[in-house]
Amino acid sequence: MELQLALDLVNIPEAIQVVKEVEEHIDIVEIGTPVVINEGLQAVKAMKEAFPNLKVLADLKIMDAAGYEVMKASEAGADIITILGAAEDMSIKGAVEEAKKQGKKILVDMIAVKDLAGRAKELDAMGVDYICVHTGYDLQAVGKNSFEDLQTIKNVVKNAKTAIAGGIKLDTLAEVVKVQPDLVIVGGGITGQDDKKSTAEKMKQMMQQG
Ligand SMILES: O=C(CO)[C@H](O)[C@H](O)COP(=O)(O)O
Repeated sequence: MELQLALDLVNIPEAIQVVKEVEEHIDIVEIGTPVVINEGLQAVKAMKEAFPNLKVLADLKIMDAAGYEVMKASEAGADIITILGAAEDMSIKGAVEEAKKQGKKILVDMIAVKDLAGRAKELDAMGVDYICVHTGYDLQAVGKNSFEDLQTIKNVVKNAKTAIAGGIKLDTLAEVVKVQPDLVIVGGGITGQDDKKSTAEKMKQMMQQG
């Protein structure tokens, strides 16, 4: 089980500083959508240059022009690129094809997908690398999470890795680990803590014991 640190509300120097603190306890560092909007793919490039041994995920949440956007993120150094599960099949297939060409991976974000099981099955058949249930900030604000959704996709996904994101904290991690996703994505649960290093360390330990 891998741990991904999501960085959403920082600039490039702040992002690099946070990763320096937790580097040894995480597997993947995510350049979040707001960071890409503010700083562009330069943020991906800077992170990969600063931490060549970490996998870098570019959270582009692609909806169209998928092959082109995967190519640009790959050129910037991203190892994993996100596309939305709600995108057209043509876009998903374009993303997978380009990622394969570039030696990169595609993570599908299932945010706002209503028929989770049905769409996860289709995406799995299209050869995506990860399928991720996700409760975004706007639904977290009204008390929602994706813990049950994780089991829903685990029941149908046969080839892709499964992932979960959205408001996961140290005190809710056990519930997530029980369902055995391949990847756990944590943003505020680490970046919002005074001691980020020890929080990441404890999370990684729980996942290893899981
Ligand atoms: O993609 C995102 C928001 O759209 C976040 O990166 C993801 O939700 C993880 O962050 P947090 O743990 O703070 O919810």
